[in-house]
Amino acid sequence: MDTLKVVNLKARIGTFELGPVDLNVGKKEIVGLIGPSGCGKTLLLRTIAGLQEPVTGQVFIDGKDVTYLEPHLRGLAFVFQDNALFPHFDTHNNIAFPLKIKKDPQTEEKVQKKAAELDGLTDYLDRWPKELPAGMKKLTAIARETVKKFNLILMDEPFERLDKKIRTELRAMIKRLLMAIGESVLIVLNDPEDALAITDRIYVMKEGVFVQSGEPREIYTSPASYFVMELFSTMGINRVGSAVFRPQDVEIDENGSYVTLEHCGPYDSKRILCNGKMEGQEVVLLLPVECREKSDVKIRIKNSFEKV
Ligand SMILES: Nc1ncnc2c1ncn2[C@@H]1O[C@H](COP(=O)(O)OP(=O)(O)OP(=O)(O)O)[C@@H](O)[C@H]1O
Repeated sequence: MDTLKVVNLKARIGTFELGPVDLNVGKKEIVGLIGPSGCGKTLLLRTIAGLQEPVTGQVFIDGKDVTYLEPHLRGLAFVFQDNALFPHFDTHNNIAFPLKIKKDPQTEEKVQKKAAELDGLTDYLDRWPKELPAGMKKLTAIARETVKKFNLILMDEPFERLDKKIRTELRAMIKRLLMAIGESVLIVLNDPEDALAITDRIYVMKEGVFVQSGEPREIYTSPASYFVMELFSTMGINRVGSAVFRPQDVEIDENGSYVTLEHCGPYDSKRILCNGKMEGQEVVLLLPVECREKSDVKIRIKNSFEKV
């Protein structure tokens, strides 16, 4: 049985309409929601959590219809984009909060155990939220939500507004953490690299509906539309004639199109990233490392879309 099942769900906020969407998260699966800013990801998460009433459709958690159940009865751990920490509580009391409400006699042990699980959080238990580095704020929010009993983690864009170095560290930390917790996760992400690093499966959203879903690697290599390709173009996009394609969408082919190479730099152990010219247009291509000494190559474009 799926941990989360969303059926034909529609919701509305202001003039924005979400859905209809269908979605599922399996047991212990990490599922990503990815799409540009304003496409409705947060609204979908809030509707699943019961913080927004749907127009139509149903939400099932562990097989139970929770569509009209109060948020705190749904068994969810919801990590908000801004963490929503209590500013007047230190880290310890933020984490302890859900246990204290329930007068849990093991509050102290559970807080200590949870902090120890989360890389280095134990050293910050007496700090106020405003004194915490960005990564520790996020870990405190995750600790507070997962210290209680829950069935599903909902996480809204954990890496937003973080600089590159903290982002990379936090990404590895959150992936380890989610795998260690071993529960089902639905996570909103804006960056395809985060989706590739963290998730088992993703849904790509555009203007309130899903336009593609599947394993992130499969979507990255075979986007179904120009929109998805652009979203997953971490190295930019080439425009030649009427074709639009990414640097990684080419392969060497003796019967292919002629490209002069101007400058190549390392990408990974097998590939190099080259600047070149094709039909008079500047292009960037990801090529096999053997092309390093060449001044020209012939290539075939594997995936391309018409210019829009
Ligand atoms: N309180 C509100 N009143 C009116 N419209 C709203 C409100 N909150 C959000 N919206 C609109 O609803 C749409 C969906 O917003 P939502 O926050 O779900 O998008 P998102 O994909 O999560 O974006 P982001 O990645 O920037 O967080 C947006 O167009 C937004 O402008």
